[in-house]
Amino acid sequence: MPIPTRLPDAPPDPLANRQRRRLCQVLWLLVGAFTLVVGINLASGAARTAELEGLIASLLLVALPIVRRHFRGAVALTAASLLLGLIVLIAHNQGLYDEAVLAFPALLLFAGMFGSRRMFLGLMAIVLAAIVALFFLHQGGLVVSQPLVPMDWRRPFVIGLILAITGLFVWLIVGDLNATVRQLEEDKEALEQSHAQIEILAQRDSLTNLPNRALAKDRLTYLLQQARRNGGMVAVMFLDLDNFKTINDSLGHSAGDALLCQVADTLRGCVRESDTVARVSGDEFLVLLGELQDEDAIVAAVAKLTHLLGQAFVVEDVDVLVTASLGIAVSPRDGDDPDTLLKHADMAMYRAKDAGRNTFRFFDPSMNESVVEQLHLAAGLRSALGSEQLMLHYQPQLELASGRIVGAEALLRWRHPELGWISPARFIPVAERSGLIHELGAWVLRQACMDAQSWRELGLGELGVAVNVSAVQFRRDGLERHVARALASSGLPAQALELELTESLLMADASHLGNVLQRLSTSGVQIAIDDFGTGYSNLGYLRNFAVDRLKVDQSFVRRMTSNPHDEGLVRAIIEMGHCLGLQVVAEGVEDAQTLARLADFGCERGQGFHWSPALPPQDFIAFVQAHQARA
Ligand SMILES: Nc1nc2c(ncn2[C@@H]2O[C@H](COP(=O)(O)O[C@H]3[C@@H](O)[C@H](n4cnc5c(=O)[nH]c(N)nc54)O[C@@H]3COP(=O)(O)O)[C@@H](O)[C@H]2O)c(=O)[nH]1
Repeated sequence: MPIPTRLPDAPPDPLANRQRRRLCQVLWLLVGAFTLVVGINLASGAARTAELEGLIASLLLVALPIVRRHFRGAVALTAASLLLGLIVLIAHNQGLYDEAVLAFPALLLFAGMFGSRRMFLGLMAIVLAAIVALFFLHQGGLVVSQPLVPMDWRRPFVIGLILAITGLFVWLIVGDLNATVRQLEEDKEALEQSHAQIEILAQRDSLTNLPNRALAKDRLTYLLQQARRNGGMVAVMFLDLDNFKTINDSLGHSAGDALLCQVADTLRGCVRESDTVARVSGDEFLVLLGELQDEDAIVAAVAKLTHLLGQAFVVEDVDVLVTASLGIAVSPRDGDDPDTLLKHADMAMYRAKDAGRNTFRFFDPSMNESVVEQLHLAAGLRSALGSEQLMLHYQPQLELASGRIVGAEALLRWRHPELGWISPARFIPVAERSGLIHELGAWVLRQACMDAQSWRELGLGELGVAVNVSAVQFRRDGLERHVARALASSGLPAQALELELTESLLMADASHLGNVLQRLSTSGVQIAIDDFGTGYSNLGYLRNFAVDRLKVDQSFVRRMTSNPHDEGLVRAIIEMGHCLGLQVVAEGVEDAQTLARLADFGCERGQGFHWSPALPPQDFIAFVQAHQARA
């Protein structure tokens, strides 16, 4: 495409188009006016004047067709024709007595409307110079200027015509100015509307229309200022839905969105107008309560919230049960600025999650210290991975009827170079929170399968190995892959591997878990429910999942000989397990009396200090060999 050597005079915008249209109108008007005065002058015998006026009208006609392409050229031609024409007309007729002098202001208006500032000032200077020149020409007798006496009818007509054209120019300018102002106002309104829209987008969550984190923070700042003035407390609640990912994965994202909207409505319905419910990310909500007199009011609000959330939501015709973990920080006790309160509520929420979900926790200052400790532990754990600091110990599991060792539970041990032995009860939650559990869990699976296969190769018999699997490992895809790799690389038969899951996991991740367990079970891997009796004990879930064994929680087993209630509970669990076709393993067997009671109740397996604590691999092998030698 050829590059244009000359840019068009007028920019192609609506304002420029309007200017062009206006100039054409003005030119036609002037041509019309000059034609009229040409006719009048011809009729009254002023042929010379008519000729001059005709010349001006012709020049104006020349300017008309070039308006579109050469706007500035057309303006310049018009202004020059009018200026020269008027000066000659004035000089030729009555000099400064001539009515055509009145047309100078109209000419200046024309230049102001269409020309540049330079053109306007130039014309002004020329007009003033022409007036001065005409005066001196008259004084010097070079031009004879005499007022026409008596006055005839042409004079008021021409003056009227000039004033009418000048008035029309003013009217057009004012009209254009008003139109521009109106346009500016419309633009301003549109701009304000888009600002408001942008503000809404910047402060609201687009799915639920709840305030987002930024607006929630502003509102919290306001509530805190109010509380400082009037007294009272402000509660910041961090609420995280426990099983949202499962719902999203199983019912689809549109169902997940619908559920979030329903949860948002429910939360909004729980609080007062002056309180705030905000959505801060996927399944995380903030509830801000102001003007509270005591903590009882907060507890009452939490109770109301959890009660309403506990009712089934209907999403795409499916009843969905929702639970939430809540962390609460209260001002001024837990902080008096938004950032601190939000951080503390967040920490408390994680504590609620650690405590098994579907519960709430108030912030307490020890959480702050433990966060620092946890950061240290996470850093240490990261460097411990792949080193000899981490190892597996094995606690024997026995068949109660025969007294045979049938396998072992693999329990992870960490010997920190400075802190010494650290309990898995302390570092597993840290690994879960930091995401290290995936790497750690995969290593445990590999190592446990390798060790169990080596027992077979040593001739210890077909011992099984039980591995603890965290709920966090289940939530991320990949567990099945890790299991398959561990079995394939060790050569251990799938039937010899047992995965231990906690009971609360069954509640939280129902449908996703059901599918994974079914596939693992089909491959031959055994599934046991750990710490049974401490969770929700929903029998329906047990029936639906591919589970092989229940492990009765050691807290009941340890107390069963001293507490009839615990004994009754252990017995009931064993009977219930049998009704469901499951084997039962008792953990925490510490004495012969407990063992005898368990055997009476028909419990299949047991493990505990009565036989042995968890042992390092070599000690475990020695223990099994000694046990088998005794048998
Ligand atoms: N996700 C993973 N969790 C793991 C792994 N390894 C361990 N853990 C979990 O850590 C928790 C604490 O375990 P630990 O300190 O090893 O305690 C175990 C036993 O030593 C203890 N036990 C066994 N017998 C007795 C007994 O007779 N009395 C008594 N007081 N304690 C006893 O119980 C723990 C076994 O618990 P459980 O897993 O519930 O069978 C614990 O929750 C481990 O699960 C890991 O690799 N991954």
